[in-house]
Amino acid sequence: MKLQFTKMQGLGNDFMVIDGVNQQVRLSTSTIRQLGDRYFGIGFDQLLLVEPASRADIDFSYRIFNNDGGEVEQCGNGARCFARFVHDKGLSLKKEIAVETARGVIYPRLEDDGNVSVNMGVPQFAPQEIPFIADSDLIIHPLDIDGVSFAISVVSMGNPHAVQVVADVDVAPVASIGPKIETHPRFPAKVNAGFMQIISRDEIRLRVFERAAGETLACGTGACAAVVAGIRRGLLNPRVRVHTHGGELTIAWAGGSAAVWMTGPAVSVFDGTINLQGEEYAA
Ligand SMILES: N[C@@H](CCC[C@H](N)C(=O)O)C(=O)O
Repeated sequence: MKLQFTKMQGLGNDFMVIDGVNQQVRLSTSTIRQLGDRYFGIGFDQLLLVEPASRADIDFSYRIFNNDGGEVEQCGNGARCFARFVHDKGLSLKKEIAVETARGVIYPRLEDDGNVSVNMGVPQFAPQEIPFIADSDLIIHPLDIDGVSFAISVVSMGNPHAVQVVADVDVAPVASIGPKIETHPRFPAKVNAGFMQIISRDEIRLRVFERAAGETLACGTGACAAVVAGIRRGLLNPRVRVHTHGGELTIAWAGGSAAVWMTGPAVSVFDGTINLQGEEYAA
């Protein structure tokens, strides 16, 4: 059976996007892992599956898989690519759509300048929402790694994030400490580890060691989580430019129960077709 897909990227965070509205798609964990392999497959950080919504007031359902085959709750750069995909492929003529994810509804909007803005929902901080093992709901938690205490803020943007402030992201221990935070026993579902350098109250630099995917060129939910953490710590203004290795995002949050807004690019790279065998199919 043949499966059509589009390769997309948002700030270099790259995706295999599949239309599951017009194709019947069933992919096993091991097939997703194989497709995600940059040498033996197509190569991507996440696979995004567009499916019909389960309710009349929602336009689509959005499923996200890391390149290890595991399904996750949310993906910010993917949300912008999702909106660009459904529009460019004629699945929706709307400029603003409602999309259900594993953890709530998000609202992407195509802007006239080509960017996509997304209402990413309200951030959560309670330890059980992350999930994070802690006695109390603090803005900064000490996290012990090999006898060294790291000051982290925990944020759920649907998916879990641990954010720390560093002096210089270029020399931050992303590769060595990132995996230790990701798999720390106080994060039962693992976590995305963000390293944020504050440039000014309106501008940060950010690197994220993503859960399962490793360090990516950018992480949209990581950018939302970092800005929210910085605002809660009193370090940032409500609207912040986030510089990543893959480019720039704007994140806005008014605090409290306000939703986080993310604005940035979403780009199609190429369309392709693959053959699937056995139990996997697209029809
Ligand atoms: N790249 C994404 C986040 C993808 C999921 C993440 N690795 C997780 O496991 O939660 C983004 O742009 O937000």
